[in-house]
Amino acid sequence: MATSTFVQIRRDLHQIPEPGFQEVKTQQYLLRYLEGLPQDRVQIQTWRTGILVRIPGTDPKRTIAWRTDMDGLPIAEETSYPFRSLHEGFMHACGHDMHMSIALGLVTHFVHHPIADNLLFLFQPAEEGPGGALPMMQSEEFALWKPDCIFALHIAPEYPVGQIATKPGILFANTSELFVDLVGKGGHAAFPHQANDMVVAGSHLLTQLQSIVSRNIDPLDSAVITVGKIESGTKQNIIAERARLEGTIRTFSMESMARVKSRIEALVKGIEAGFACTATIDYGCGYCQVYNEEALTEEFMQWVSEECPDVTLIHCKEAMTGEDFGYFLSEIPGFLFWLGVNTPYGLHHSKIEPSEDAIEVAIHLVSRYFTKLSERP
Ligand SMILES: CC(=O)N[C@@H](CCC[C@H](N)C(=O)O)C(=O)O
Repeated sequence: MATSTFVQIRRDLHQIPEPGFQEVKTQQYLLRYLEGLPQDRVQIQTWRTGILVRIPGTDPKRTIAWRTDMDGLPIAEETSYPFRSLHEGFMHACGHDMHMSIALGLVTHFVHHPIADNLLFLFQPAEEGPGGALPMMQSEEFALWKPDCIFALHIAPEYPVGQIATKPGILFANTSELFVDLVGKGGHAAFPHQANDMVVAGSHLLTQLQSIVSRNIDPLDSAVITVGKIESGTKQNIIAERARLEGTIRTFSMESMARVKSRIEALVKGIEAGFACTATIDYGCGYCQVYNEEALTEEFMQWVSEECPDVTLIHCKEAMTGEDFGYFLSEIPGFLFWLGVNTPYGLHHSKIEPSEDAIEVAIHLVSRYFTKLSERP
């Protein structure tokens, strides 16, 4: 079967994953495609490595926005694809290549099928960090075309193609990155009494961090502390002078986020005292929760159940994922939904191969939904 335009676009984008705010080739690729569309139908602004595309409506009452993220992850790809990443050590392992091709599919649809309302498409950099949504929202470019409602999707490996999932209210957690640097005294492996070993100090801290969720957080609330990376030492017979722990914190309430951070600070102080080292904590970037506006989400869910026989809707639970799309939703009504892509490997896995059939499902569903929204008085 011939590869559709948007599947081919997804494959092209898959080959050029770039980290946040360095999506230079990605931006060029997207611009090249957008410049090939009838230019009397689209208005384009760039913002850093992102793009804003406006399609003026025929009789606008509002501006409806769709947002896609753009960045890749520092993961060495292990898929079976013939179109694997050309950027060694980087991969689109969170579906942003799928998200971008769906967004271009929607732009293309509406360029050829105008609706009454204005449409705004946001190609937003740096979702994986340090976060492009908030600065994009604060930009002059965004202020010029500020939307009245905003929507997005995220691929979901666990659902089959043709299924989507969402819920009103909180969908994704509040997040904060976590970086802890410990500095002690290095030395010879045979003379530990003359050194302060940061491999041991870092290991103690890692173990102690595990007690925060189980001992300090209300069991009826939820929190996650994941340390995804530890760096320490240079050789097996050298005592390490430094250790660095890198992680992320997830909570549903801001009270729990504050509690987790204060417990981390107390434990790190204890490590400083106990291991005669100095420590610094950096919380990197943090995102606010993704909160789906209730009325719009309920109405969408009802519409999908009643009028989209080709799509199965799941009323899902909230997840500990983070998304800076939450910032848009903190000011503009809208929602995010999961799009089933049927792959045994999860998000951020080096072997994830989302089903490309989901691209067409999403374009078809969202174009119908926006057309329906636009018919509202
Ligand atoms: C959808 C998704 O996977 N998002 C990321 C967002 C990460 C934000 C930040 N770098 C952090 O780690 O806190 C996620 O990991 O949930």
